[in-house]
Amino acid sequence: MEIFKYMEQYDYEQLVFCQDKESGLKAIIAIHDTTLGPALGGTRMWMYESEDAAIEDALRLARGMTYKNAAAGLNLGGGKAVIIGDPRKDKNEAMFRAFGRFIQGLNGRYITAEDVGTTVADMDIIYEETDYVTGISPAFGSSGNPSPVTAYGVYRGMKAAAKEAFGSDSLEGKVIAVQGVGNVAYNLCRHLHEEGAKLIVTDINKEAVQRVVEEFGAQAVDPNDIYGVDCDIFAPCALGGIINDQTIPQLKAKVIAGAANNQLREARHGDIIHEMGIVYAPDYVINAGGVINVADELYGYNRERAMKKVEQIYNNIEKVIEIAKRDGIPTYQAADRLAEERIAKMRQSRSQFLQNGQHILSRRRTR
Ligand SMILES: NC(=O)C1=CN([C@@H]2O[C@H](COP(=O)(O)OP(=O)(O)OC[C@H]3O[C@@H](n4cnc5c(N)ncnc54)[C@H](O)[C@@H]3O)[C@@H](O)[C@H]2O)C=CC1
Ligand SMILES: CC(C)CC(=O)C(=O)O
Repeated sequence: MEIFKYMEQYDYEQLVFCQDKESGLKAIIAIHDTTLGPALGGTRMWMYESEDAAIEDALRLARGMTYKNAAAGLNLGGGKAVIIGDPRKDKNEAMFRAFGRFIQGLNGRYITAEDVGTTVADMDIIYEETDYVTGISPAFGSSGNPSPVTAYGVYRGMKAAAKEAFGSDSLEGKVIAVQGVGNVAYNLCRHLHEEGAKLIVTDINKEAVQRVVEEFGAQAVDPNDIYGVDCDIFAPCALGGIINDQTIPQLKAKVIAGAANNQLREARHGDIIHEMGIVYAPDYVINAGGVINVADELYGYNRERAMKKVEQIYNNIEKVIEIAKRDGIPTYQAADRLAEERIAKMRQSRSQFLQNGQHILSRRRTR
């Protein structure tokens, strides 16, 4: 991978490699854009097939966070970290403490939180070494696990997308295919079940599937069969890149609305589903609930205030659909336009600030 070429192409600010032999830490922190403020985004722990795959994931996810934070109206830039390893076997306290020290070394340019493979307990360890971590335990006066809040935001955004596709935002009786029923999607399934939706689910983890089958009466299918099931809404809630040349021809859904980051393998796949008449709720707009929730910690966490903002994901999806219709473009482009316009506006007035975003951090609780 030609790293500088890639960074230049998408205008990345910084890529940091962190290594600690004792604990086995191999981590990459990618900072995409800090125009709006310090870069906030979670840390993913994953067994990557290669170092290039880990770098690419960190970079793609970091850029997604720039757009997510901007579109959600947060005064935060975009960044993300990945730790290379198996979250079930390779974690240890020293690893997360070492990682925390690397984050501290960035002096607030990057603030972390949970993502796939990391937990509140991991964030609590990082907090031993740095203040630049969110999603830590409620015992510290913080917001805890962001996943249920992300799920609520996805639920709200899905309703807005359903209104566009079906003329009503009610999900009662709708058949919803959910790919991946982990932390976010388990909670999403609960909301959908409570509203009377019928669930078809899949996961490579059989226990996770069993739980939603038992608790919410979901029907289970094999992972490869989820794309082609007869359904109204497809909710990708596992990993990225699953809207692609192989899966698109199988899709029967009228709406795609799920939690996964980077759902479109390439931008052109967003054009194809648009031409097919599918209402696509752009991933980084619909799944912003978690980051909205953890970002509130920077002001002294207030759940009511955070949840009010998460509710707004419904309106944000409506706004994106409106821009798409107005400008005759697919929704993924409309979302980019919304985010880019906000960043461009702030870039113009940036000369008025001395320390980019530091004002936010100075409001943070003191230990
Ligand atoms: N946790 C959060 O607050 C947020 C999560 N996201 C994104 O949402 C997605 C899900 O996140 P979490 O629920 O936290 O992760 P998770 O790891 O708890 O759940 C993901 C689930 O997907 C399953 N899975 C993986 N590959 C699969 C495949 N090929 N087919 C079927 N199932 C598969 C896993 O076994 C797991 O149960 C990720 O893309 C994450 O980046 C986005 C915003 C916030
Ligand atoms: C999980 C969140 C707290 C932040 C994040 O990394 C995301 O939204 O993808």
